[in-house]
Amino acid sequence: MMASEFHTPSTYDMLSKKHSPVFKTPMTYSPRIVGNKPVPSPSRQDLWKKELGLNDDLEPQTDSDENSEEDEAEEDVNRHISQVEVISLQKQLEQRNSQRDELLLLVKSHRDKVRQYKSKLEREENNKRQQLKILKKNYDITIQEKDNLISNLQSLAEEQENKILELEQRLLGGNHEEMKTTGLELTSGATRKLIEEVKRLQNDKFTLTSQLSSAQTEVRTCNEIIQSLQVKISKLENDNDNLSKPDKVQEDEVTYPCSTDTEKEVELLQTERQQLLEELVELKKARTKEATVYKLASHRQQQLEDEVKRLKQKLDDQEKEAVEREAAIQQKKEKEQQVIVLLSEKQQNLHTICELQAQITALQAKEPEVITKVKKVEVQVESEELKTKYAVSQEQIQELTKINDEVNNKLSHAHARVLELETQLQVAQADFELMTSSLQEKLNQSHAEKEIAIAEASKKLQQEVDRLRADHSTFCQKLDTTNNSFSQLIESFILLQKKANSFPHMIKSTVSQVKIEVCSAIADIDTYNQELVGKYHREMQLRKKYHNELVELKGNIRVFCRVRPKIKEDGTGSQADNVISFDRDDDGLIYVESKGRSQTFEVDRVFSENSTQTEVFDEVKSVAISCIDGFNVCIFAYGQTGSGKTYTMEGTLLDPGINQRALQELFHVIEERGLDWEYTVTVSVLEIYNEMIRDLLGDDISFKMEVKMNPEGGLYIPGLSYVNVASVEDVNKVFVVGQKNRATATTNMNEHSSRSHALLCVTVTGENKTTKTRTTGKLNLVDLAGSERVSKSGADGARLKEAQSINKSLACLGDVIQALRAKQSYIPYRNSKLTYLLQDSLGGDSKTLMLVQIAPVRKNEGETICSLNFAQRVRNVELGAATRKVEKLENGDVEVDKTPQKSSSGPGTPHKVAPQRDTSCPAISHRIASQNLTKTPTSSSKPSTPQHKSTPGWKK
Ligand SMILES: Nc1ncnc2c1ncn2[C@@H]1O[C@H](COP(=O)(O)OP(=O)(O)OP(=O)(O)O)[C@@H](O)[C@H]1O
Repeated sequence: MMASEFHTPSTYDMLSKKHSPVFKTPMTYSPRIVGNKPVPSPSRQDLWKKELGLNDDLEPQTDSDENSEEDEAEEDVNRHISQVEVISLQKQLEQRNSQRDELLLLVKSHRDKVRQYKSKLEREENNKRQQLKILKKNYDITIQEKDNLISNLQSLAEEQENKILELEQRLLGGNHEEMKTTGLELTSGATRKLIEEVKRLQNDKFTLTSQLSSAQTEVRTCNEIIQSLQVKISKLENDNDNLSKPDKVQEDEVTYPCSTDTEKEVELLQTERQQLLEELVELKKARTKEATVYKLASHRQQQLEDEVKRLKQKLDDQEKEAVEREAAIQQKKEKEQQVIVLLSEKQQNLHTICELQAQITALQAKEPEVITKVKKVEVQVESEELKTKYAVSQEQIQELTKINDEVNNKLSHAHARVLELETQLQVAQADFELMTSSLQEKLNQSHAEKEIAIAEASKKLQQEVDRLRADHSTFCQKLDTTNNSFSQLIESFILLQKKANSFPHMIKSTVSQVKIEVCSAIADIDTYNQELVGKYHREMQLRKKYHNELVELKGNIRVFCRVRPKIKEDGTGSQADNVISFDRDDDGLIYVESKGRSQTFEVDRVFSENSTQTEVFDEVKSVAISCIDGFNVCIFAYGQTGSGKTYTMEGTLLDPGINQRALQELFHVIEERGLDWEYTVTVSVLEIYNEMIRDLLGDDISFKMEVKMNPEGGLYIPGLSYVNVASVEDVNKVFVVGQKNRATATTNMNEHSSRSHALLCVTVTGENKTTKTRTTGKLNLVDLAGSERVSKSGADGARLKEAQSINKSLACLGDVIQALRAKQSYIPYRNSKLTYLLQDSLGGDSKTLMLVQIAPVRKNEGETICSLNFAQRVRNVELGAATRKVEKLENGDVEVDKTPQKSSSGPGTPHKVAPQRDTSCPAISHRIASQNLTKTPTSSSKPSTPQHKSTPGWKK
């Protein structure tokens, strides 16, 4: 869009052709005319020279002279001006150059603007032209429509006029007289109305025509405006063309302008721009004017169309009315015709009568003539001839008489007929008069009826109007009241809406407030609950503590229950459903769901399936460790096969059970007790199978051991091996030996273990160097055989014997417990090897803890309930307070401490020393086993260090 666009070859060539002979140098601007010859503008150099006073001659010269003169001037300048002046001139030149550049830029920008304006103008013009075209088209269409309408209206009006004229002619024409005679003249009112209507129509037509002419004038004005606009547009177009030409010239010239030329050009362009702007404004004004005119014209057109529609409607109505009236007139005319026909008939009758009367009078006139003729004939009869003539005449007379008679007859007839006709006429006249009068009467009557009807109708209408008015007023009143109530309703509705809008916020705030309140209440309740729960737990702990103390005081057997988790042997289906549940707050309660109801059992502590070996041992620990203080302790696991007895007592390699943990703890406490105490720990491992006691650390497993009563008191098993152990490792080795011996004695270890009672007997002897006292305590850890009812197993042979043995020993255990509960004087310990062996631990002065193991699934539900029932019974057994066995080493007295004992006293616990009485573990004959374990003949002997390491498990 640069200058190149304007350098179209044709224009450029044309211009260059035009200017080339005149302007040799490109420094020149538009040609100036000097006389007839165009001369160049003074160059910038000339101007400088003039300014500096170097060259006064600015007159144009020929091309050949110019160069030489310039050279001379240059030489003069070089001669006259100093170096400083040259520099200043150069500076000025530079300034001028920069100014020129700026001006050039300005000119370019102006030119761009001009181009933009031009394009804008062109666009505007195009738009305008199109709009004008559309306008013209619309006007043409409108005018056409109007013309059509007007012609239609004119034809309609003419038609109407003709009709009216016709009607007028008919009304005022030939029948007028007859109508007058018949008395059936049309009422002048209708005619008047018609005439008035016609007049009104004519007036309408006149107004319409005047409106049409005014519309036409408007259209003409519009056309004139359009024409003037078109003229303007063409003028503008011309201007545009004119403008575009000098632009191009300027562009060509401006390539190398001098400063003065540029300024001029700028000025010129600015004026052009100003002009263009003004024209643009004018055009805009004209457009707005056009738009207003168009609006007015369209408005007027609309008005006219409405008017035409209205008039058309009116004409239609009038046409209908005219048709109706014509029909009425036609009817009346028909009636007139009938009357006229009647009258003509009567006139004919009258005519005939008149004719007859004339004939009669003529005949009457002929009568004397005939008589004279007859007289003459009578006179002439005397002659023969006359006589014949007379006879002829006579005959003629006779004939004439006959004729006369006939005529007379006819006359009389005619008279009669005349009379008759006269009467008929009279009758007809009378009838006519009667009819006329009756018609008149009827007409009057109908008029009167019409008047009455109109009056009634108007009355009714009036009444109706009144009623309607009344209705309207009541309706208005109602409307007012309704409006009032409606506005009230709206007000209340708005209020309600506001309320409804605020309702969610209200609800929100209320809800949040309530929430806060509820939250705070809940928090309060929560804290209160927490406090309560805390209190409850504290109370529970206290209760437990007191209970434990009471249990210890009473010497009750403590009962724990442990539920094993589900294992794959439990299977699937309903039989594998869980039937065990626990109390959230009381860890001594357990619920078993059986036969649709839940049975509650209370024990000292319940361990769920999630309880760990550590948790279990933590509870057992205090009792187990008390052996270190000289107590006899018995911990035995009771429960059906597979309920987890072995797991609890022995545990696994990675997670050991009570046995190993108890011994670990023992060694830990012994270590803690320091140098004051010297302890000896010996262990013996045995089993009771089929009512036979086997020493699992002995050389001969099959050797039947017997429980004997020591004459000094207490029980002992002659020949039972005791191994001294000093560490957990030693214990593990002992377990391994026991395990090994047990496994060699049986074919199926698992089955065997279920059917035998495994016992780990730990004897702890401690000597206090300071107090010179010795304590001896015994810890029996028993893993009983499976407690399931034997009858169910359906066993026979060896199995039956096994079952019977287990049954017997467990039944004996039950009996002993029963006897102890009943505080019987005789306790049947000796009925089984188990009870006999555990006599020390099940009664009297020992601490007993039973761990009831149960399975959680439905299929074991019966056995579970049996085990828990047994546990309940055991729990109520009072053994009496446990006692410590303390010996005074100096005099060998044994003191039995009867004071209530708490759990293991821990390191450094002071021990009461009493005179010694040997109630420690029975004297056991010892045999050195082949497993490199040191077997001690007495409990006091130091245990040797076991030689081989083994896993802790020894039962399985
Ligand atoms: N608390 C427990 N956690 C994980 N597994 C257990 C638990 N109690 C028992 N078991 C698993 O249950 C199965 C049976 O346990 P266990 O052999 O100890 O029963 P038992 O009563 O000693 O049987 P038996 O009378 O035949 O000797 C074992 O596989 C054991 O690992």
